[in-house]
Amino acid sequence: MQKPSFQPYYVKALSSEQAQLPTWFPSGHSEEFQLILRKLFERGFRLMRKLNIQKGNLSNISKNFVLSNPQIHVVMLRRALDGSVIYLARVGSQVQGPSGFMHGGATAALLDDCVSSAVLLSGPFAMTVQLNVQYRKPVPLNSVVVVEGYIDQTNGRKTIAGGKMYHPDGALYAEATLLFVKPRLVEPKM
Ligand SMILES: CCCCCCCC/C=C\CCCCCCCC(=O)SCCNC(=O)CCNC(=O)[C@H](O)C(C)(C)COP(=O)(O)OP(=O)(O)OC[C@H]1O[C@@H](n2cnc3c(N)ncnc32)[C@H](O)[C@@H]1OP(=O)(O)O
Repeated sequence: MQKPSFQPYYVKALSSEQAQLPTWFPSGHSEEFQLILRKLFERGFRLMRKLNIQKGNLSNISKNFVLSNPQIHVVMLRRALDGSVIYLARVGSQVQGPSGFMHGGATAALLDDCVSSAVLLSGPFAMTVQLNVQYRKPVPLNSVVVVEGYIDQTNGRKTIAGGKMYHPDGALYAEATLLFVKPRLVEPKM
């Protein structure tokens, strides 16, 4: 069997330590892949403990509704290769929409957040003005999801970006296209 090649990612929100993920991430694979994800999660939580970051006080880093949410544990990674951002997230039992499944608004928020991180980390401040989510499969509560956010193109103040949410085995839960706009500079009144 051919071994996958590896590319460094960075655990951005938590530390500048490097983590390892395959370059073909996250493309529907194998026990080996799931093992990597599990190790990565353990590492993320170890780091959080080491830095004394519990979900309750993650707001010290960011008051962001997704990243500080006690029901959504996020390990955030940024791919060195192209600046795309990966969130490894565990969704708790109280993010319920349909019985047993994640609320679609929470799915949208998680996608928006991950893609926004990719946009914010790659350039000037911009805000989401459009978010279009295609829901492909219901996301079970108490499960782990992999979210990927990437930039498609930037044209002046506008950036078109995309996001995908996967089961760790690669099955697609949801995908989104987003438009970001860099706010016009408001001149102070004299
Ligand atoms: C910096 C450091 C970062 C560090 C990062 C650390 C790691 C990351 C950590 C944590 C990540 C957290 C990430 C969370 C973030 C989540 C994202 C959100 O939830 S954002 C909240 C929801 N969005 C809003 O509230 C926007 C509301 N809208 C506005 O305020 C305005 O629309 C604004 C300021 C964005 C633009 O207004 P104007 O007045 O500056 O610009 P105008 O002239 O109206 O539009 C410019 C161009 O854009 C088009 N445009 C505007 N809105 C559009 C729309 N909805 N659809 C299509 N086109 C639109 C217009 O047609 C125009 O295009 P033409 O230049 O004429 O070609």
